[in-house]
Amino acid sequence: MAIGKLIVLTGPSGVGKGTLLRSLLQRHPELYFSVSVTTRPPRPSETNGQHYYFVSRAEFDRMVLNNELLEWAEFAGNCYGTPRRPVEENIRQGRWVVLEIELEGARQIRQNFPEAFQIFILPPSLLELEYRLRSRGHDSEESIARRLERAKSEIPAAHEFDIQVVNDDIEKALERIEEALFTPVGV
Ligand SMILES: Nc1nc2c(ncn2[C@@H]2O[C@H](COP(=O)(O)OP(=O)(O)O)[C@@H](O)[C@H]2O)c(=O)[nH]1
Ligand SMILES: Nc1ncnc2c1ncn2[C@@H]1O[C@H](COP(=O)(O)OP(=O)(O)O)[C@@H](O)[C@H]1O
Repeated sequence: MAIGKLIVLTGPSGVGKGTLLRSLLQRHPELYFSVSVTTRPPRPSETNGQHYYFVSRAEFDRMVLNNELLEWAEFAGNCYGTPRRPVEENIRQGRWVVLEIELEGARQIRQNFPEAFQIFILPPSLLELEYRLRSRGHDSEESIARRLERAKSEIPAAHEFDIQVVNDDIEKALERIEEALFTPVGV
């Protein structure tokens, strides 16, 4: 049976990963989105089990100790991780599995799954990134500042990835991702 593949989508917070992913999943319902666990409290728009599994720090630590996470990292004061079992099962069944994760987690995946296809989403500028974080209206000033600081250290790592996509015009960014994922090798 065909073995599926792993696709990693990374980029600074606020760059538009979630927005791009939503469209990608709508256009390609055969893709399987891996729902992460996090200790971050849910935002009003988020549903447990759909956007994240929201867990306590004790539960997160238990999952780490039991080796239930494929990768995990701390980000802006909270922990985030990828549950191992659903990813491994879906890949075994031949599906393409998409992880939307930050840089440290993407590096762990690269170590353990060198065949994963890794995409880095870049903002048109830092100023635009700040604008997007603010206009999204989810985060406190402190959280925005932490995300921007983290972005400054993440962006220089873009070259480590298979492709870099600037999310300026959303439709163009999507087409670039689709082209990279769905163009047969050798074409
Ligand atoms: N390493 C890792 N990072 C994750 C995971 N899930 C989400 N993230 C990343 O954690 C960061 C913060 O996510 P979140 O609090 O939802 O904020 P947002 O991405 O700015 O909306 C983002 O860069 C996510 O891509 C995960 O399972 N593992
Ligand atoms: N190409 C784009 N142009 C303008 N705004 C965008 C674009 N892509 C996303 N956004 C907006 O930027 C904000 C952050 O996007 P989001 O998908 O939440 O980012 P991330 O998941 O990377 O943190 C949202 O308000 C979203 O509507």
